[in-house]
Amino acid sequence: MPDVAIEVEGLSKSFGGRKVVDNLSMRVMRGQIYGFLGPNGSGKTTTIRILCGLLTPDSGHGTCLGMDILTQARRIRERVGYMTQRFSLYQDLSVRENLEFVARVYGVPQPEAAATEALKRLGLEGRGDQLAGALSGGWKQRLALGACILPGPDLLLLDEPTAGVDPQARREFWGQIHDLAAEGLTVLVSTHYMDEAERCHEIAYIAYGKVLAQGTVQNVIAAAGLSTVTVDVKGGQGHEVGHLVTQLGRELSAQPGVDMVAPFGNALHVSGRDAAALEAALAPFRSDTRFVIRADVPTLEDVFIHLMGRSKDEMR
Ligand SMILES: Nc1ncnc2c1ncn2[C@@H]1O[C@H](COP(=O)(O)OP(=O)(O)OP(=O)(O)O)[C@@H](O)[C@H]1O
Repeated sequence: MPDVAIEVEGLSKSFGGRKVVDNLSMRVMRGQIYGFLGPNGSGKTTTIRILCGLLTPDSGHGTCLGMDILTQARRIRERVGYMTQRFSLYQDLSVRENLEFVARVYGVPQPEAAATEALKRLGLEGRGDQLAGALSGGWKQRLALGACILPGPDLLLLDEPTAGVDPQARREFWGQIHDLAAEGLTVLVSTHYMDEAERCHEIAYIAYGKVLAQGTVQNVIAAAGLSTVTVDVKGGQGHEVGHLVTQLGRELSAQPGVDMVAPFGNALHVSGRDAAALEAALAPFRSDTRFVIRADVPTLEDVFIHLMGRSKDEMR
């Protein structure tokens, strides 16, 4: 098994003359959890489908699990577990029946024993007889993951696996993903949740089909070169403070040097790429006792919103 699980270069794909994946290159090491982030419609699903040989790119080349994505698509698919955005198991079969069915379709030896093993591994033992359709969102995702890993793949492609799932179920799901990665499984996962991005070994931020940032979370934050301050708004009661927050946000947004303003309760996160220009914009407010301005570290969310704004400007 090669140490590099995915290595692709210059992938492009258009639909109806519109480029949805644009010169995309990436590399994922075996046993890594690699996160795909980016706005809706930015080409994440299309890229995932190219990687597992379900779609052919218009240009570009590369390997997945050491096999050529252009010529060995069928063999790649045999080694990949793909969890799509839609629940694709049978709602009117029980949890156990679904797992046994998947085991049979994939030719897993002793399907019944394999299903029992999967139930155990996923903490689904007590739910074997329950209809899949009656499971809550979190349990459905767990079952879908179980079905994906049952044939023993080397790579998991998870397309927004936890969308709409509550925080505790998401946390448990991520615990399982980490356990699987520790066993040597490579995981490529798309998500819109920042906390999940932070749980990946590496991430790629994709917008309009292009990779705008790639690397560890720390690298991505540092590479954005953002300066961020938090302005705590004091004084006044209830909605008065809220009004002041909104007003200050508007004034700051209009200043050169301020790229982004976001309210968090009675505070504002203010970011910009030019630290001196950002400070110049804030200077007039420093003497106002209603505002406490302190340097802060940019969050991944600050960085993503900033990248999204920039890519929108570039598209205009
Ligand atoms: N088979 C297809 N035919 C035509 N257009 C398509 C096809 N598949 C995807 N698209 C379009 O390509 C664009 C990228 O879609 P894709 O599903 O890859 O984005 P995404 O980043 O996964 O989005 P989301 O976060 O919403 O899942 C979208 O505008 C989508 O409508």
